[in-house]
Amino acid sequence: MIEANQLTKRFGILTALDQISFQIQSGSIFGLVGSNGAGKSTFLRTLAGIYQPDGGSVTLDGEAPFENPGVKSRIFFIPDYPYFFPQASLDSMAAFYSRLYPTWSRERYEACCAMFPLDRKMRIGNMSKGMQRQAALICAIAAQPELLLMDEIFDGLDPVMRQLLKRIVGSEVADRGMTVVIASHNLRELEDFCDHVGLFHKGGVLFERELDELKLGINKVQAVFQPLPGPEAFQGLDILKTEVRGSLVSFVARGTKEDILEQINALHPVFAEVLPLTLEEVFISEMEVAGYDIENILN
Ligand SMILES: Nc1ncnc2c1ncn2[C@@H]1O[C@H](COP(=O)(O)OP(=O)(O)OP(=O)(O)O)[C@@H](O)[C@H]1O
Repeated sequence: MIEANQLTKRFGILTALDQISFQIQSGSIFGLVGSNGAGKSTFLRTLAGIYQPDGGSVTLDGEAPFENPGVKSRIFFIPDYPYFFPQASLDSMAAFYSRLYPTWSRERYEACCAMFPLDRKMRIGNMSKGMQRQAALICAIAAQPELLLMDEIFDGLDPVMRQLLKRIVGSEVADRGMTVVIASHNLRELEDFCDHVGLFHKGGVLFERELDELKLGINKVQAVFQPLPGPEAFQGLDILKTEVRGSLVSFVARGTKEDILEQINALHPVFAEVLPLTLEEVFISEMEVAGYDIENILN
């Protein structure tokens, strides 16, 4: 389990992580979302053992990663700009990582090389941004870490490669119980990949929740009434946002699809449908309720 406890990281007078506390269960795929400068990369770098916390702690199974080679050999970090040695090819980076990670698998390396269309002898520095990310991912999978950290990995990968990444990483999670923490602005990519998400904002974690719980517990309703009932008819529903246009009522409400439909149908609408929200819509609703200016948080 990963546990952040009052974790604080400062750069001079700037507090990049401000006493954050939350947990990530082993074997989960946890998405970090939030605006530019929210602290996502700083959290990943601190968890990877690159930065030393200025206060509080972050631990993997109770052990702090900073200056701890034992813990670091269980973690693989793919930063937003993956680092490779100058002149290195994929094969020479693989040779380097095979010495660093006791869990390195030559077999997994060969299998991954066969899946990605990369020239393993080519200088990585001459590869495109997306190809460099593929090279980093191949090394990460072959290292067979307990914890894989990825910063904006979808950025620069084409749609086919994004799906391949999700499939390979997903099977590592299913087969070996690997834990994944991924920072991304791309809520659509996270939506069908993560099981938990945490929203970072100005160095804090606004909330973290299971994705299913988050998505199933909130729904969008469209209903046509003739005549339109008064507001008191909807009082039994936990409505977050309403819009009325003529006889069409649209609202976002907390609750299961079945419960909401039952209550709406009792009002005898001409037509009613309940639709699930996208992850982006869920965040927007939750944040508006919490009184935050969502446009400035997610963009
Ligand atoms: N090495 C550093 N030195 C000084 N300030 C830093 C350093 N790294 C990050 N910061 C600052 O810490 C804050 C958090 O940055 P961080 O990179 O963690 O945000 P982020 O959520 O990953 O943003 P983005 O979505 O833009 O990648 C920012 O204000 C940033 O300028």
